[in-house]
Amino acid sequence: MSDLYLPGLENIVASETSISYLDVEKEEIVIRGYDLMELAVQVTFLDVAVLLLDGILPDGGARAALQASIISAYGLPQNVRAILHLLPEHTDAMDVLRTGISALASFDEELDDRSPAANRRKAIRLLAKVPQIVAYGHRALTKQPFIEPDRSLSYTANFLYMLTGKVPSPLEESIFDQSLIVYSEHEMPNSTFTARVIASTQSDLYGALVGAVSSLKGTLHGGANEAVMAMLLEAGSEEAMEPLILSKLAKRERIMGFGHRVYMKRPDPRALLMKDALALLAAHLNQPDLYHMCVRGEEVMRREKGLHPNLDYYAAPVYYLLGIPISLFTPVFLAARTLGISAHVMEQHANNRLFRPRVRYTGPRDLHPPVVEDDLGSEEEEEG
Ligand SMILES: CC(=O)SCCNC(=O)CCNC(=O)[C@H](O)C(C)(C)COP(=O)(O)OP(=O)(O)OC[C@H]1O[C@@H](n2cnc3c(N)ncnc32)[C@H](O)[C@@H]1OP(=O)(O)O
Ligand SMILES: O=C([O-])CC(=O)C(=O)O
Repeated sequence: MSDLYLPGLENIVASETSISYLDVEKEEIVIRGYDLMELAVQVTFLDVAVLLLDGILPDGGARAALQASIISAYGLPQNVRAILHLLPEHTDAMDVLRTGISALASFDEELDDRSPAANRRKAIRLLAKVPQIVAYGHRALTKQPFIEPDRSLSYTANFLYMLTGKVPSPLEESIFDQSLIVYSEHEMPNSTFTARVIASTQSDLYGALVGAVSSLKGTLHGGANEAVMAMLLEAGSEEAMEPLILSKLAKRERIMGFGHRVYMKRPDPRALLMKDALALLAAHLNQPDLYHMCVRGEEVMRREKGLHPNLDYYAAPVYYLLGIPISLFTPVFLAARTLGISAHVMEQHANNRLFRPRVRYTGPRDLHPPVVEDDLGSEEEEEG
């Protein structure tokens, strides 16, 4: 047995994959051979879906076929809707999503078919339905009427429409689409690792995704985008950013949206893309404040800690300006990441080796339970 132990499995290679790779030296996020940043500005989320699931970028026909399959899978079973309505009002939106995906699993007739073709069909159904669980769950909890999907809109425009109740402008649609692309896949973060570990027992795609939802909820991972927005709202102005960050640092608190296990003290390329998107959106809406606040925060963190923003730092204000409720920022991240996670589960099922690591034991040895007197035995002896 190897004696190598690194807390948090930092820098340990846990899997082989042909899906994606963070080339930190070259500042490139490789997605099946392409640079994620180039994909984000040149193709759509549905193109990236075909790329991740099938390994190739689609032509017009393949893109239209995927769009048609997704649209035909829109709709949530009545019983799943009923379950979401039963949840108490205070339920966290990520817990709503966890429950919704878990309930949906029972309605998928191919749940336990792990063949590549069945897994692909399930991934497409999930791409169609997860955004609806996000939107429907929120409206069920807040007692608002549900917005049914509009099949005349693109996948991305419809998702945003169900979240906000407003058909987005072309710029809003394009920025939201870019955000879904940059959130769609990122090599081996905690949530994807969780999903692969679950899939490695030959468990199903839905179960793996449910595990990933729980992982992504935490503020050290996907939950950071909501925490960033809370910090920006707490500051409320550009001038207040510096004292707020300094006071949090003085209390040794983490500043949400900064730092990254793999990028460490280097920039996250996705954050740069979302920063540009924020500048565009802020100018389009004539609401420049959040952009200036974020830039100030970025300067303070670079000066104080040498840390750069990660994707969540700039995605949060972008989602806020798009009108997405704050409690749905992390569920939207998961909806996009459903794509990458599905690709990873398919890859794990296709070439499986059960994950079962060992430990470095630090507890005591050679203890023995105290010997207890056998009362029954002694009574019997007395009677005899
Ligand atoms: C899309 C995503 O999921 S990206 C991640 C989103 N999460 C966040 O933004 C939460 C805030 N960030 C963090 O907590 C961390 O940077 C993590 C969890 C993302 C990565 O953490 P790790 O790789 O474990 O880094 P680690 O905890 O070892 O930090 C290294 C140093 O940077 C500091 N540091 C790292 N991130 C931060 C931060 N956000 N605020 C303040 N200090 C930080 C640590 O205190 C530590 O400093 P020290 O060496 O003086 O003790
Ligand atoms: O890679 C990570 O550890 C976290 C992250 O940025 C992501 O999941 O997008």
